[in-house]
Amino acid sequence: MPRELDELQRKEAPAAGNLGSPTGRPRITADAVHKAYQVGDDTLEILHGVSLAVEEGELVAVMGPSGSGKSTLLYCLAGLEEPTSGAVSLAGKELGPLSRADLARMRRTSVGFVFQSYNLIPTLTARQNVALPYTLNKAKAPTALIDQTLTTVGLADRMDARPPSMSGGEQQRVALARVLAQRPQVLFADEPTGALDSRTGDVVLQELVQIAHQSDSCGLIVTHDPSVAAACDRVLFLRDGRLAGELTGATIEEVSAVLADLSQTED
Ligand SMILES: Nc1ncnc2c1ncn2[C@@H]1O[C@H](COP(=O)(O)OP(=O)(O)OP(=O)(O)O)[C@@H](O)[C@H]1O
Repeated sequence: MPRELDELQRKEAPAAGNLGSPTGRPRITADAVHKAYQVGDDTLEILHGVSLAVEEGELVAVMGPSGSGKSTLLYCLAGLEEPTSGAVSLAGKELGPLSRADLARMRRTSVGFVFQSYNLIPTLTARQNVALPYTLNKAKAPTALIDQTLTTVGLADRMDARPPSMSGGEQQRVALARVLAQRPQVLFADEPTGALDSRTGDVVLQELVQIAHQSDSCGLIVTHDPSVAAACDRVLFLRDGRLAGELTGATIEEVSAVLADLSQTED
């Protein structure tokens, strides 16, 4: 029998530290989200009724063994995949009833995504790629903020380079800069520091923490890295498409211990 992870892993948040100040106002909510994929004649049930809330000013990590459904959950929460059943709300708006156009507008204006695949436009420079969300919204791009963000992620001398001439890590940093410069209200990231050296990874992580901690913002990160998760306010653990535990204000060691436990108790 698996141990009662929930009970074991909940602990009081420390009184101080790098925590944001969640306001009690949820910005991301999932209510009994199920997701199944049809593969030939088979129905693959990936998410089995996940419910969660991420509050304003909070950065939450989602961890779990490979194949436990972390990315699928993130795509459902971000409105990129439609849950088979259940409801998702972002910034107080339920996604299900939104038209495609309204959903696209919401994603463009309020939601930032940092993906494993970078989705950069190869013919545009780094600077133009970072300005793209503004261009698409027919808004004036804040050039000083864009240059400052590219500098923050270590690309001060690569602003006019185009993706095909950049390394994988550099491309990932452009994609990150694009999200950071957008100052999104709701931030989603899938392995945001995976291809970065540890120094740049730390800088990027601090930027993500800072954005999520702004009032009116929040963030959710999928990661395999206990040090990334420990920098978040809260860690949710997924196993076989179900929430299997939660830590608040955790250390790297505490996160690693729960992960090891989850891997051992996998079916
Ligand atoms: N479009 C799809 N069609 C069919 N199966 C899918 C699809 N997308 C994901 N899956 C399956 O859903 C399961 C969960 O995948 P998901 O990528 O969400 O897991 P994960 O926890 O993020 O894994 P990892 O840590 O390895 O990235 C996997 O078995 C995967 O093969």
